[in-house]
Amino acid sequence: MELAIEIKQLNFSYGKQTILENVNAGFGTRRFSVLLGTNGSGKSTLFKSITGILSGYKGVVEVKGCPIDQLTYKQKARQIGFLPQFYQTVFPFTVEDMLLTGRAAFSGFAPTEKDRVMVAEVLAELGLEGLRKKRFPQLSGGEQQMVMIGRLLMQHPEIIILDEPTNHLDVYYQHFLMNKLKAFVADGRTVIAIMHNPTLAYQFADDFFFMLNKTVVPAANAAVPELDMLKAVYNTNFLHIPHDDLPIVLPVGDRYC
Ligand SMILES: Nc1ncnc2c1ncn2[C@@H]1O[C@H](COP(=O)(O)OP(=O)(O)OP(=O)(O)O)[C@@H](O)[C@H]1O
Repeated sequence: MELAIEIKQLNFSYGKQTILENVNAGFGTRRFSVLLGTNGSGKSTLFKSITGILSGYKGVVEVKGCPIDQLTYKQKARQIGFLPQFYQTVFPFTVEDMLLTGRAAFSGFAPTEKDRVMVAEVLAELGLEGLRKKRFPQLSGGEQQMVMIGRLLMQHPEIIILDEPTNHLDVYYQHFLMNKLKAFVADGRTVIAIMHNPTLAYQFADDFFFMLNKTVVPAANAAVPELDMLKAVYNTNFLHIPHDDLPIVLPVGDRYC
């Protein structure tokens, strides 16, 4: 399988605390990959390393075969769009301004007419037209999350990397977003996401990876939810309830074990 992102022998520590140890993993091009793992297991640290936000790791991260540290700022922006888990704005930007910052790598601080047309298109694509003139810091958590996803789309990257994209979203928008991500992949893009909801992950994604013991373990079989692996990762029992083609994967604690 052609790889969009390949991680080779990645190690990372915060001071004396080792977070990532000998991570080797490949995320396929035009695939929707999901990384599952417990709180504090190193998922965000991994994503920050592979998007170049964190430096100081040992090992190699390649984007379509090219070491990420050899890409220019613009090349990186064209290849990779990253939705972080947390973001804050100091300035009371409008939603339109926030979206335009997604073009910064291409248009600098002088947005073009084309960029403004893109704003309208992205807002329409996400059903957020009503927010255009609103101040970003005054939006609800879910609205902010959708705007940040819009900002990613403004960048039009080939590889979309998201840290808990369904954070703050209501159930409608969770499904809306997962459908969009699936559609991006059908359109030729690559999506790699950290998720905390196994049911959503198994209903929409193609490939599965688990953060376990400071490293990334690929699913042995992506076709069915691996309950043993989920138990090893989360230290709790899971139930798989197939409903037609839809997997429903529930944590059930000590029940049904
Ligand atoms: N800037 C930092 N400095 C020191 N330690 C950090 C820093 N950021 C994260 N850590 C620690 O590194 C570990 C991994 O954190 P990370 O954010 O990668 O976990 P995660 O798997 O993404 O968790 P969650 O699911 O809760 O978001 C945690 O123990 C965390 O406390």
